[in-house]
Amino acid sequence: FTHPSSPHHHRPSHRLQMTAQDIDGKAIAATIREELTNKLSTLPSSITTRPGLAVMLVGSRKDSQTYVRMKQKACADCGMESVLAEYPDGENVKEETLLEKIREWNADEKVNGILVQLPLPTHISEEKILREVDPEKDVDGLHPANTAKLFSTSTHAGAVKLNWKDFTSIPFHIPCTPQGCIELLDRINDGNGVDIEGKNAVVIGRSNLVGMPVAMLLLHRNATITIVHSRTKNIEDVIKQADIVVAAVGRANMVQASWLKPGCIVIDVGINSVDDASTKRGYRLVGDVNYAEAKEVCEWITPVPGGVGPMTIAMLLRNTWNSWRRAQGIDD
Ligand SMILES: Nc1nc(=O)c2c([nH]1)NC[C@@H]1CN(c3ccc(C(=O)N[C@@H](CCC(=O)O)C(=O)O)cc3)C=[N+]21
Repeated sequence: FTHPSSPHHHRPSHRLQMTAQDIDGKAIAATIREELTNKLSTLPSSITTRPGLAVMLVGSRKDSQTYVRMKQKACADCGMESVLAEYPDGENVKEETLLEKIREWNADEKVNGILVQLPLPTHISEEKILREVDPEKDVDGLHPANTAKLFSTSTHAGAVKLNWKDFTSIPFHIPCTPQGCIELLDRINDGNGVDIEGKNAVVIGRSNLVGMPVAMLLLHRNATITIVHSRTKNIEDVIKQADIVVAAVGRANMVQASWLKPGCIVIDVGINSVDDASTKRGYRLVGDVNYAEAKEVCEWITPVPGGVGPMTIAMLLRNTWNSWRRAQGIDD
């Protein structure tokens, strides 16, 4: 043991371990998917329907195609149905065509979840499309009826657990990636999780998809939240105060190890591709946090890939399951 005043003692005394532990999102997501698979394979024989996810893919972005394929495979793997409506000629598709498809799915009882893969081509109003989705089937949690509940103070009261049943008597869907971030915090440390209450949580980024909703979820768990963004002054000093850092900006390796408080927890939502000729695909994925360096400072960190990404898909399955069982009147 070095004496606390020794120049070599630059870590808090409670930390004996030099390197952060990875938060294994891939493994945690696999566990959740297995739980759902088990539930679906042990239903009474009187129940003959299965949860169904409808996915809308507009345009021909390679990354969107990959994500949609992963989502459909995930459905099939756990015993859910999925349908895909694909509009490869994204530049020429009419908004009304998409709205009509969504109305069809809203009325289709085999469809329990509707996911519109984002981004949409610029001539299509994302807001208009998302508004058309039946909030009960909005498994992405992006309909204003769902976001309003997430941003409501009345949600605080019962918001101890993430399951919609615990939030309010009115069920709603929570966006998948933010929900996945909280689920990771709940399951680290051999499933014991970390206590979020009273912690300083700094969210980097303010998007509708991640930054703002994840800040709300942390607030509902009684964290003290700060959202930092491109216009924040002294961003490094603010992040330095954080016990929990959620990085969701989409800038490769932006967050430096020197900005982090020793012993903090880092949830890296960023999925940025960086050219790398030495890989098979010609690129590799990196997060918003300089992982290799951060790992020497923080206590827990999500890798990219294998961190938040797989959780997004697991939470999509969970939302679809919840939507279906609610339609069936099944408790859990
Ligand atoms: N309406 C909508 N809902 C979404 O949920 C949505 C969306 N639009 N648009 C795009 C983003 C992105 N997204 C990801 C999902 C899984 C991984 C994932 O599983 N990634 C793997 C690696 C995948 C690979 O190797 O390419 C990982 O991080 O380990 C990543 C990204 C969902 N999104």
